[in-house]
Amino acid sequence: MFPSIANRLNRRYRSAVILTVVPGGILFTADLVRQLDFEIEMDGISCPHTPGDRHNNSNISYQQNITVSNKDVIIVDDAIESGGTMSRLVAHIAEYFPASIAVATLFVKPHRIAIPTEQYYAYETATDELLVGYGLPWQNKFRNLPCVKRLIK
Ligand SMILES: O=P(O)(O)OC[C@H]1O[C@H](OP(=O)(O)OP(=O)(O)O)[C@H](O)[C@@H]1O
Ligand code: HPA
Repeated sequence: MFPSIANRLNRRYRSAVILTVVPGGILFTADLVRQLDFEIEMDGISCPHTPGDRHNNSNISYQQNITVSNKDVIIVDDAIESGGTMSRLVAHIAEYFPASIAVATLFVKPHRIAIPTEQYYAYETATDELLVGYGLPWQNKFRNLPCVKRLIK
């Protein structure tokens, strides 16, 4: 389904911790990890976000079921819009002394800030318009739509 991302990750890694940004990144993670041929461990992190909010200051909740110290970490989420959430998550995980941090997302949007880390994404959208489905919510609904649709209010 996402051969470009999976192939690049398969070439790059021998093992990694897949750190899913929950709940939005769960569906993408589920499909992505089944295309990875290296050894993975899995954990979760969350930083609840309101669509359209460019300054997500919500609490970061990191499950920490496994250690990331000296391991390669890939943070997996559905979308990067402003980049604010992912920047904070990368900075947070860096405090746990991983060997490296990369970010893999299904979508990136055009007005995102630069995130100083390896990045893998499947699609760059033409605009910042809101999407729903495949993990992406509108008012916490529609995450379970099996495909991604543009939100028309
Ligand atoms: O780049 P940003 O502007 O910070 O936005 C990105 C965040 O928004 C999405 O969260 P979502 O709206 O799916 O909510 P969730 O965190 O509850 O999954 C996505 O999963 C990121 O976590
Ligand atoms: O397109 C989106 N939809 C829902 N939530 C989001 N958070 C960032 N981008 C989006």
